[in-house]
Amino acid sequence: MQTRRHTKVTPDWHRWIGEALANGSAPAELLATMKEHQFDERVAREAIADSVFGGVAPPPSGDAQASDFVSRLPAGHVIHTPDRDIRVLVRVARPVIAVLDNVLDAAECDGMIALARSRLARSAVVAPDSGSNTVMDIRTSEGAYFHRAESELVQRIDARTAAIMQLPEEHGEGLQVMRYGVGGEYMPHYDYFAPDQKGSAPHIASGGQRVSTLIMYLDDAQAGGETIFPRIDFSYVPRKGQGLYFEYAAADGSLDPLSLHGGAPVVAGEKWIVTKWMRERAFAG
Ligand SMILES: O=C(O)CCC(=O)C(=O)O
Ligand SMILES: [Fe+2]
Repeated sequence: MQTRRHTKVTPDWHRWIGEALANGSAPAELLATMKEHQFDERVAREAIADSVFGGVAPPPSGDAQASDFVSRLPAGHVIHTPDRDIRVLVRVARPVIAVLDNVLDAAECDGMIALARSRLARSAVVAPDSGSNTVMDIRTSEGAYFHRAESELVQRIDARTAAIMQLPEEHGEGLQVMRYGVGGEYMPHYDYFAPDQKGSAPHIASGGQRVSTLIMYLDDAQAGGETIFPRIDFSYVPRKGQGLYFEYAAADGSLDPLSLHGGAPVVAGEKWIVTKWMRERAFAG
């Protein structure tokens, strides 16, 4: 039997979400409870994400604000980097998004997966249980961090991503590889540090705010695993070697709430990505 799903989250439910998170419940548990209570899944996810990351002001209306978010990417069909020309496949004006073809070649994708596999295996032995952290609980994936320029392949990707993102390499955080198995997901979130949250201050103190992200897909996902932007109903289907670029900080420091995004659950196969985040200033990566 088809039941109608709730598409509005009442103040009581908002309060319940806030209290459950404060009491240490994982976002995934909250989502399961809300689905049992016939909430539309997308509505429930958004309410939980807003609570985890701090509510956002409604997206500003009017052209004056929209025009503040101007892409750093050069105009045209091709972005030139020192070792490769990259084609732009899709552009979105707001939030600023670009889909880029052939950011990495197949050997580079396979190389990053191989490097990450050995690191994931090692870190599982050294730190079998890093404990629960509300923010991390929304990301059911495994990650491997690579310091800037720590190997020839990492250096090459650091240099190429900096050229694409139009910022010096020193503004980049180290590359982060993530692997999602079936059911793995990353609930909608902002990549910028929420200015009104105490936990953001130490991050912002070194290197400043995050300004842009380039996600590179190391494999085709068999089913599911799209990168989604729920506020604009945009979804990108992972394709090996392609990049998804987006920006969220205007020159005056205002942040774009339309950049809310996440990784949809993987339905079949594995999803592998490597992400580069750029900061306002040089960052000790
Ligand atoms: O897995 C995805 O598609 C999204 C990843 C993401 O949001 C991130 O790395 O910040
Ligand atoms: Fe993200």
